[in-house]
Amino acid sequence: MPELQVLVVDDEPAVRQVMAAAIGKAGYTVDSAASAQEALNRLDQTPYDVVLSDVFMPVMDGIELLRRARERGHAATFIMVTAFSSVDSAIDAIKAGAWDYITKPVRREEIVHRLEQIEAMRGLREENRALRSMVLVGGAAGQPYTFQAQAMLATERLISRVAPTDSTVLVTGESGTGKGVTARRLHELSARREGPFVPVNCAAIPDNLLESELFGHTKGAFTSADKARRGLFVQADHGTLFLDEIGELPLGLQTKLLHVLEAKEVRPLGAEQSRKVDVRIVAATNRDLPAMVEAGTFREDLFFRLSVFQIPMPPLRERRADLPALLRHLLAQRSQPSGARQVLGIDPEAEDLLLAYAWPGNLRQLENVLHRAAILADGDSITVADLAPEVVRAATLAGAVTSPGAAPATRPAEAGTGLDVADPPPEATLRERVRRFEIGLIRRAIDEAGGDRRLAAQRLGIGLSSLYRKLEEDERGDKADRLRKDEDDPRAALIGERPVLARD
Ligand SMILES: Nc1ncnc2c1ncn2[C@@H]1O[C@H](COP(=O)(O)OP(=O)(O)OP(=O)(O)O)[C@@H](O)[C@H]1O
Repeated sequence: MPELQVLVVDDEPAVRQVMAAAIGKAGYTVDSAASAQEALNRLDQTPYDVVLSDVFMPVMDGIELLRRARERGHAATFIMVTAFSSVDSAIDAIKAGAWDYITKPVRREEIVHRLEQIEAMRGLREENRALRSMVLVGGAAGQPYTFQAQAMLATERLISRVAPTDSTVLVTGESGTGKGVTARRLHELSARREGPFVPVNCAAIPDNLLESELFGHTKGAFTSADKARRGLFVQADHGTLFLDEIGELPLGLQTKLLHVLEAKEVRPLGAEQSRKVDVRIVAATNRDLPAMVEAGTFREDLFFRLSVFQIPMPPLRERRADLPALLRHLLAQRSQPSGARQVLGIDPEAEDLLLAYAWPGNLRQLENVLHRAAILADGDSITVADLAPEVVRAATLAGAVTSPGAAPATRPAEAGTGLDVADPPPEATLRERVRRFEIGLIRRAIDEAGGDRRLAAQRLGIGLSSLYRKLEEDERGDKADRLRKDEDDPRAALIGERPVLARD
């Protein structure tokens, strides 16, 4: 199915019409402009993929059009059309950055052939982009562990059944249960696996930018739009768009999203025309969407549209049967990529505490606790002293630990607060101490809100995107700290390189 949006530019109405008709008949979306100036105006409005332009036109010729289009940041591929006698000027156009030229009289098959070539080229570019993002995400997340616990077998069955279909999927579950990992697996087990997987965290992008991030915009559509942008829907064409934290989507955008899902087309902000897209949607949330529908904060029709097929991710506490094997899997994953010191085992006492803990933060918390413990461990085994305070504290409260190994959990500054601020390094600056204190408050508020980050942000009186930014900054800072301690770890060089958002 052809996907290019083409602009034909020619001052002769008959030529313009014939070319536009041929392109339209081949199934491409096509517009036309009678002058170079009109073409520039249209390019400012719509992110065309291809411009097919006559070279000789009064006032502004095709080469000048190309030059000005590039100056304005338009990336459209240019094909020049010229009389046979003036091939020299076409060659000038190529030097100025045109992709190719064709001579008049123009044959329909020749135009279509060129457009097919451009389409194939574009496909390759998208594939490369998808591969690049796969390497980044795969590298960060490692190989997923396949759960065998009873609660998870039903989930695994749902995943394998729905993945090969094109059905929209809603993945629900507490924070850290692996909703993002499941979304990626759905993509990789589908026929779209060669296409792009584009994740977007609806809560992490400020409301006023979300619309243009998702649907794109034309140049000048708003004050800071200094060039046109395709948007994540178009970027995910022929692939999967993962709308994480869908419960945070503002009502106005819910209406627009519903329209895109129904019409399967997007209209960038400021554009006059819509563009067809072929995107599979996987959405995820840790919110209670039916309750939000009741409360009028989530559109019922969008909820029904998204929840055609739901996959509930069980919390870690319901997959306990797999915990011992999962601990080993995560430790093995951790030691592989860096080649850093390997921690091979876990002391039985430490393992008992890990197995007994409730894991309110699910897999993410488990990963973090293991990561920290593996760095702190002196020998080749993790001991109770290496475990995070909250794990030891829980065991202490339950009476499982009475030994001095529990000391880190009972430091007065931490007791009862859950804040990891008792012992900042002596060289820590005031700013660093404040940051640690702040992040401790944020994490505690999230815990107290049962993982609901929006509620936590509300209670703290800060915006949701600020809350996400601070968590991300902290994760980056933490990771840098940890890797600095692990001097040989080559990942230290990669800090800050992991993208927060998929970008054009
Ligand atoms: N099956 C799995 N095997 C190994 N690690 C996993 C698995 N599932 C999740 N994880 C790890 O747990 C962490 C949380 O996973 P993920 O981000 O997918 O959860 P989530 O439910 O989307 O979280 P949130 O709601 O907070 O965005 C990630 O670091 C991920 O690598």
